[in-house]
Amino acid sequence: MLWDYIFVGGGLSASVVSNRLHHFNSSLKILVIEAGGNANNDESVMWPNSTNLIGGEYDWKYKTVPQVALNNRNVDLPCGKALGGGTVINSGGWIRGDKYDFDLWGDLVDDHRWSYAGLLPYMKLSEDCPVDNPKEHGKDGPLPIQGIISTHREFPLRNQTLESWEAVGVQLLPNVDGNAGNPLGIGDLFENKLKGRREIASNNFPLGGVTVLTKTMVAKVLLSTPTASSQEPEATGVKLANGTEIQGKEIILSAGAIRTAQLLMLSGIGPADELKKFNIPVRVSQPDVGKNFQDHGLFASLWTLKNPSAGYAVTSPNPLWNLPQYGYGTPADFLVTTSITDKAGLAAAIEKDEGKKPDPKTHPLLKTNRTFNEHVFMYTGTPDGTTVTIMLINLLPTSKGSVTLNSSDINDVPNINPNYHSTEVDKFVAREGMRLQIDFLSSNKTALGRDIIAGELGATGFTETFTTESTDAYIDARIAAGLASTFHPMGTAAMGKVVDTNLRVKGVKKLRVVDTSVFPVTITAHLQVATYATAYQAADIIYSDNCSK
Ligand SMILES: Cc1cc2nc3c(=O)[nH]c(=O)nc-3n(C[C@H](O)[C@H](O)[C@H](O)COP(=O)(O)OP(=O)(O)OC[C@H]3O[C@@H](n4cnc5c(N)ncnc54)[C@H](O)[C@@H]3O)c2cc1C
Repeated sequence: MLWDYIFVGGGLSASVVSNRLHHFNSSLKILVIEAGGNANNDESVMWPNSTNLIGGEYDWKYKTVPQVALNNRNVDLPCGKALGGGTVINSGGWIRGDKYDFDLWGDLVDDHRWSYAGLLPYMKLSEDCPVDNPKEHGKDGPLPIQGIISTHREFPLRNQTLESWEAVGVQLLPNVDGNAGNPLGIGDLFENKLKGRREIASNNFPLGGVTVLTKTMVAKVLLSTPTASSQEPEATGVKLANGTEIQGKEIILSAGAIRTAQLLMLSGIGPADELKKFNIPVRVSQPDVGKNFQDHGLFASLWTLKNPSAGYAVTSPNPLWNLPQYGYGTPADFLVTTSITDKAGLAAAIEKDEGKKPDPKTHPLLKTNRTFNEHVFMYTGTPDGTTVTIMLINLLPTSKGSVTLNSSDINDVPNINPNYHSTEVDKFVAREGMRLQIDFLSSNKTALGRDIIAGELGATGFTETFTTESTDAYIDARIAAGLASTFHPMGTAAMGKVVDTNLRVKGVKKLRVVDTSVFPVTITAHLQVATYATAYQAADIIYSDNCSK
């Protein structure tokens, strides 16, 4: 059999692209090869309280290499291992991000299909969104989106939370909507769920008519040998880990930012020095494969309630928590996104990293109010119901890491190095975010600080807790000890460097990448929305490329 398209990895991106290609032409012979199983009807992953998610059978359970700036800790980096990929175990947060990032992407690759205006039609096509704003939102897409407002969840501290955010200078967004291009402010928390039920990409983009192999690992892409008339190799198929070879007219790598980079390198496409270490013949020298790797760091802290018997925590006996809608998703009133207010401090951190004073008019981190931090105040905490949690997510890391090989065998997990907080800017941004949270939860300025929160619980190994008096050194130490992953690997086959704007791997015919590897700029949001939109657009590009031949 000669397949028209072979997808390597059957995750979020492959589900969308293969479904769309089949929709365009049902006679296409499409094969999706997925290393994990099929969880489409597995009730053990369907609900927010499921226990088969992170650490379960559909998680690769990756760990990073020791992170130098985080006390050399190996950080857990779960990734979906199933048809539907990350959507089988993810939290479902539906967060579009900042128009600015997409415009930067479009400008960087000089192709405005990848700008916000270029991707917006696909963002709208994918969603069935409760917000009435046809300019920004779709209502007919395959992915149902629920918000806190649309599911009628009125959490017990909603008013105090809103008032407290406003008291520390964060504004409520128009329509409480952070998914309309400008996320900076207080927005509703949207989730890709239907009354709490998980939406798996391979269910919402059904794969009927597409042939799917699960529990099958691809080891590498097969490339033609160069001839006198053509030096540029062509992808002709894939080799499975069990040695079987399968032939295809076009191969699409959608194995996620970690494995796609590994597969490219194992196929002889990557940095020559890296391939030579493992005696892999260099077919196409591509120095940027595996570089530019990024993830968002996440830091959570627990805060003790003054009066736990008031029933604010999910695990308290408050009967509110037994109403069905309160089990639909993340128990939080808002998703709050902030920039940096101390621009002089940011400029000083940039100067330390870059060795020269940045020009505030032209420097990409200073010339406009970028999205830097996300804050989610949640009604969950310790099981005894005495605490609540706040998460800080650093959405615009300037640290860059890498994915490099550990061996020439696909079964060996590559070296995963997000290089968290290796820059002064990242440390500065985390500090500013943490100080804002401390003010929000424990200062006299806010309703929460005055009436609700007694103080921070603290962390193992520290005698102090977070207070408005905390020093930079203390905040840095806490973050180094506690920073975790947000599970957003991206950037290892960046557009403009490794792939062109039609997602074709440079220097190889008939080989493309469609997944979060291709993001050439940091997407300052959880990655689903951008990934769905990228995959939608990819399907249009691939189909029209091949139709026009
Ligand atoms: C725990 C967790 C929580 C998350 N929460 C959110 C959230 O709330 N909101 C949000 O927007 N995003 C979230 N994400 C991120 C989001 O799910 C991912 O960004 C997205 O799934 C990436 O899509 P992808 O197509 O690039 O890769 P994936 O969806 O990861 O798909 C890659 C697929 O390739 C397969 N594969 C890999 N190697 C091979 C091989 N050699 N052979 C065959 N198959 C292979 C994998 O098993 C996987 O199924 C979360 C992710 C995780 C893991």
